[in-house]
Amino acid sequence: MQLKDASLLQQQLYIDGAWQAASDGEVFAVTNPANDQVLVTVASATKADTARAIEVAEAALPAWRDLTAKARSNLLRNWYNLILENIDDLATILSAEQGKPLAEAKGEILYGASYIEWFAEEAKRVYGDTIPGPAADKRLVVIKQPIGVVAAITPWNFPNAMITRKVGPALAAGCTVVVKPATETPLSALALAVLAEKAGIPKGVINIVPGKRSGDIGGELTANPIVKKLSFTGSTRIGKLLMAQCADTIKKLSLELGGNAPFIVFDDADLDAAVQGAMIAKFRNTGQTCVCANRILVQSGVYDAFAEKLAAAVAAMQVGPALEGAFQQGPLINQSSLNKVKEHVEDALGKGAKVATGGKAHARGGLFYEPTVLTGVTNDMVVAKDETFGPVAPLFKFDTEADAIRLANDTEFGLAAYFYSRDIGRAWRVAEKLECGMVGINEGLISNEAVPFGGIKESGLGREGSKYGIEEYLEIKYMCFGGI
Ligand SMILES: NC(=O)C1=CN([C@@H]2O[C@H](COP(=O)(O)OP(=O)(O)OC[C@H]3O[C@@H](n4cnc5c(N)ncnc54)[C@H](OP(=O)(O)O)[C@@H]3O)[C@@H](O)[C@H]2O)C=CC1
Ligand SMILES: O=C(O)CCCC(=O)O
Repeated sequence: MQLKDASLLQQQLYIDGAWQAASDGEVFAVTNPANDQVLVTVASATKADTARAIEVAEAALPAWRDLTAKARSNLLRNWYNLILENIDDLATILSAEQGKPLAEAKGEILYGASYIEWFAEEAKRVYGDTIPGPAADKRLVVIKQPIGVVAAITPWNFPNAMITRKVGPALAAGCTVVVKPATETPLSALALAVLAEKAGIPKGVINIVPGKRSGDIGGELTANPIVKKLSFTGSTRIGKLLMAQCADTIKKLSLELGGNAPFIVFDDADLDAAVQGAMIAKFRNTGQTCVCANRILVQSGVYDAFAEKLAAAVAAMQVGPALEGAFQQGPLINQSSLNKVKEHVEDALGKGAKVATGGKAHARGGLFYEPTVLTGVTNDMVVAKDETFGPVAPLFKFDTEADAIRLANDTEFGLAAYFYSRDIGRAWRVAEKLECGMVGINEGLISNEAVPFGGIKESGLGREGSKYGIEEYLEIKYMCFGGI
């Protein structure tokens, strides 16, 4: 890996502003999913290391909380500027450990940085309220205060942006943090810490504890009473486990979990726009995002035409290792992800679906899979219920608007949904009836720092980004002044 600034590639825990080995000396290997080669080994935090990081974050809290909002904002702005100055190195590190194409990795660095910039601005806008009350001799006031020490557990699919989307608002609010990045992708997290330190963010405010013993680290983050808030992005299974573990100490929770997003194409859609939207909504990050279209529902009148256009666009995508060319699709993150993709496709084909393009492991071997379009997909197939998290577009057929809504909502998940229609009445009706936190209407890319990202049902709790995102890191205090 060629970097302009080699100091961005760190291999140790970052606690109290110091780089250190794990207390028992354990390390784990970080590999490049494009070729299975070990990039580096990284210190693997223990439960004791995690407990120490939490204590350090607690010690750093009073001074950080007591800075003016403007001072915290300026430090966040410094961090944002440094991230942009180092975009090439950060993207290289990200692509190397995660596999996404370099252009997409640069896009993620900009996207991740946008949360730091946004919350640098929001830090100064944490307003309270005065309430006209029922008694003449009382004055009722509401203020907002930082919740305290925050734990963040983040996934491998966005190794940079899922950290900045949590740490940005936490720091802006006046909280300190302990971050546990995914085992597959700790290097982007550690590089962010290098830049945070350079930006002047005081020691102890951000602590990073990568480690392969995620149960031990997560156990400490959820049981330790010093931690007042957990923000997690990952699978619904682990989200439920962490929620249960947080019950004993009644921590505030943000959970951004799995999805099963429907992408609906109505007969009156602009088909070329719908194909373009589906390419983004389905194949961004090689199909590995929680907002990826998982089920493409196409009305019968345009089914064949849409399938043909989508298959042609998908077949034209280039697949390959991020650091070796300008590809549009990378490898899956690991063997179990690849196995899941294969199982979903085999199950669908076994039950009568047909391959329009792709449908098998890519000739490059390793963790590469051909971008795939399946037709004739029905609700009894595994792809209808389970998040594939890979480059497979299954096309379901429906007849009426009511059928589309029923099918779309027939899932325990409720994160994102998309639909294409040129009928304004239908656009309002369908958008209101879809059971989810976010809807793309004639749009396949809905994420940005200014909007509330999050889901309902088993897709999670809380919102990230936007003016709402900082509220997750604040407590409300009501004060009653009597005897006026
Ligand atoms: N909502 C989303 O964006 C994401 C959804 N997913 C979905 O989940 C599936 C599985 O992906 P996977 O990576 O296994 O997701 P996980 O939920 O297992 O991992 C997400 C994060 O949680 C950590 N973690 C895992 N187990 C524990 C634990 N017991 N206590 C504390 N932290 C823990 C992981 O650490 P470690 O890496 O060390 O295991 C990682 O940092 C995907 O195929 C996809 O369907 C996955 C990632 C993101
Ligand atoms: O959980 C994910 O998949 C990451 C969020 C994707 C996005 O921000 O668009």
